[in-house]
Amino acid sequence: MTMTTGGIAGNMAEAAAGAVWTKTCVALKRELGDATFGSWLGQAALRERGDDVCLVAATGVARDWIRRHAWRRIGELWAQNDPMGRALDLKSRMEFDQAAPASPMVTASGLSAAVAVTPVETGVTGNVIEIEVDLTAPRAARQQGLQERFSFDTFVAGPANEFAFAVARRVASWADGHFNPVLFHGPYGFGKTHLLNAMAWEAMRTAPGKRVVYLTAERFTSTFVKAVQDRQTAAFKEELRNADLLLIDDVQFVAGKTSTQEELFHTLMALIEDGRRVVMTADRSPAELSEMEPRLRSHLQAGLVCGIEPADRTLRLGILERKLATLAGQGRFVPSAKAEVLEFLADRFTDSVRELEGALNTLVARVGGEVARLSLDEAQAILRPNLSCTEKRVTVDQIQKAVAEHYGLKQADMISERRARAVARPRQAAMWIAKQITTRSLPDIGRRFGGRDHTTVLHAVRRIEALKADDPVLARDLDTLLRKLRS
Ligand SMILES: Nc1ncnc2c1ncn2[C@@H]1O[C@H](COP(=O)(O)OP(=O)(O)OP(=O)(O)O)[C@@H](O)[C@H]1O
Repeated sequence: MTMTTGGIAGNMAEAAAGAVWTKTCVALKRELGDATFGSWLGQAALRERGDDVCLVAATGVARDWIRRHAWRRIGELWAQNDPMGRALDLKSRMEFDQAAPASPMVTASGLSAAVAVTPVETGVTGNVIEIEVDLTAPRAARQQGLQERFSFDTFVAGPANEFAFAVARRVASWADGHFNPVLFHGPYGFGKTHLLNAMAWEAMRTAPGKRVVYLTAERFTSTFVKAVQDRQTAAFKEELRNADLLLIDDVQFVAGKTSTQEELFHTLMALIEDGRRVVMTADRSPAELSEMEPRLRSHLQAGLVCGIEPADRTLRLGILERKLATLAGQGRFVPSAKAEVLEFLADRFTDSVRELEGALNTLVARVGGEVARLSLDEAQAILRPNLSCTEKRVTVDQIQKAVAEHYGLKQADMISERRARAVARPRQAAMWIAKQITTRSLPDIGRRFGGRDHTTVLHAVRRIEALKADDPVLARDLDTLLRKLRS
């Protein structure tokens, strides 16, 4: 939507709103300074719907900042400048768009940039002032899956992902870089989409005039197929090749799809030759993308290939704390939980951060602010349905086999009397795992480990608990084993 002031006689009301906003911006820019204004209000747009006038912030975060730091002043300036005395509302793009009728803005190929806006023009020269040129409408950002909660601020970094995090920040800041394309790869649920979304938001915030396109490989495929059917491939190519930064999520999806791979390959080549940035994610390394066309695969490898590892225990705890703070902010309660509860979540939900978050959400949904007082037993009782499906599947026998194999032992060592540490420690680890992911009681586990007493099992569980806090190798071994057994 383009809103103009002056020069368009047929749309006086719109022009007047634009003129009021322009005057308001001139004063705001002077008072806040260029940098602050540009960061928080630079992408805000004035929208009219019927008689209502709304300032639409690019994100929920920007909306909250404006509300806290500038809204009162905006209200004063607006009231001073608006002869019609209209009320001005404030919403994020997503909120505004949710209430919007279907956007008429569909581009020729049906594909559009997530958000490509020119900043608010606040100059007083020129009698036609562009408030916003939104090539896509915010609805498109949502349709393409850009999520506001996936920002750099909400991403927790640790050894498993800090290189990827640093690379993502650098690319999103439009810093000069030698690596193009960048490929992030890692197992599902460990933050690839989060990182890509955060890059899109940050890149748009730091360079509002640049064109940032985010899409999943699935959407790339379906849009390409439709463009071929509709004989619109030229428009499709044009849309993508105009991107300053192209972000493609889950690129493994195109593997095995001959013409889509071909198109993606040519898109990459065109963008890279033109000095445009390309970032992609995949669920495995290029070398493992066996169904991918070799030429495309080699181009994925040609830039920077950056692995994201499964989050380790410390990172899982960090993520839990950050999520708890966010949930507490939304529910207005104190962000705290007992360490034993957080540790239990971090140890039990290792398969992906998605499941870890899900477990915390379940607790907060059930008890709200009382989560701070929740005991381990109560938390386990609430989460029992989440755990039971995994518990039923894994047997002590499978655990013993997996642990023995991991440490290069025989299953018989798990039940033997051998006390050498090389055997005793894996045996204790196996007991600990059995306690974590089966419903067996301590005596029952003891019986399956060569008829040992339940106090031996309890000692093993406590010993492993204590050791893994200080021994990253053991913690990683346990993570790997838990994931393997549950998968
Ligand atoms: N390091 C992290 N900090 C904060 N949240 C995270 C982190 N890693 C993952 N998450 C959260 O975990 C959830 C899953 O992450 P995401 O969707 O980005 O995973 P993914 O690797 O793209 O998985 P998939 O391959 O299934 O798409 C999201 O809610 C995301 O916010």
